[in-house]
Amino acid sequence: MKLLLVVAVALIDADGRVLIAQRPDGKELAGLWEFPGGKVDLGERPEAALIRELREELGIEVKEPCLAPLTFASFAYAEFHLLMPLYVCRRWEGFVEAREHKALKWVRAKDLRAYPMPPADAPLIPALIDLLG
Ligand SMILES: Nc1nc2c([nH]c(=O)n2[C@H]2C[C@H](O)[C@@H](COP(=O)(O)OP(=O)(O)OP(=O)(O)O)O2)c(=O)[nH]1
Ligand SMILES: [Mg+2]
Repeated sequence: MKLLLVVAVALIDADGRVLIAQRPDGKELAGLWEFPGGKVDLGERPEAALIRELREELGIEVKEPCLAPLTFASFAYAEFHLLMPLYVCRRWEGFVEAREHKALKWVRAKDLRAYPMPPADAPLIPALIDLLG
């Protein structure tokens, strides 16, 4: 079994909405809506990986103390087992832009189920609804 460590974030705006991002065409799970983030490189700290991914994918700067762990996904894909900590972040510098995704959307936690997400993500939604209503 290959274990894959991916870090992801629920960015929360001043209205209490969550940012989701649509995976680009040509990648696995294309078109599905996900939490921004990505794979942790060998020897990289998870929080550093997430800060790097948010810079690359969204063009924002996040400081490590602004990342709070919320929950995690553990899901058996055919090729690997995904372990994905989900952090919450309410403070960052800059304005989000889709540098690698097809689209970005700010949505209410209770509306997340309207957006097709990777199967690993469904169990994360209740924690966000608990947190944000
Ligand atoms: N970022 C992210 N990845 C997720 C989520 N749910 C989920 O199953 N995944 C899976 C999809 C991928 O198999 C893996 C993350 O891959 P990725 O393609 O985003 O990785 P990356 O940003 O490092 O991109 P790359 O350099 O490998 O192209 O985790 C999610 O909510 N967010
Ligand atoms: Mg990614």
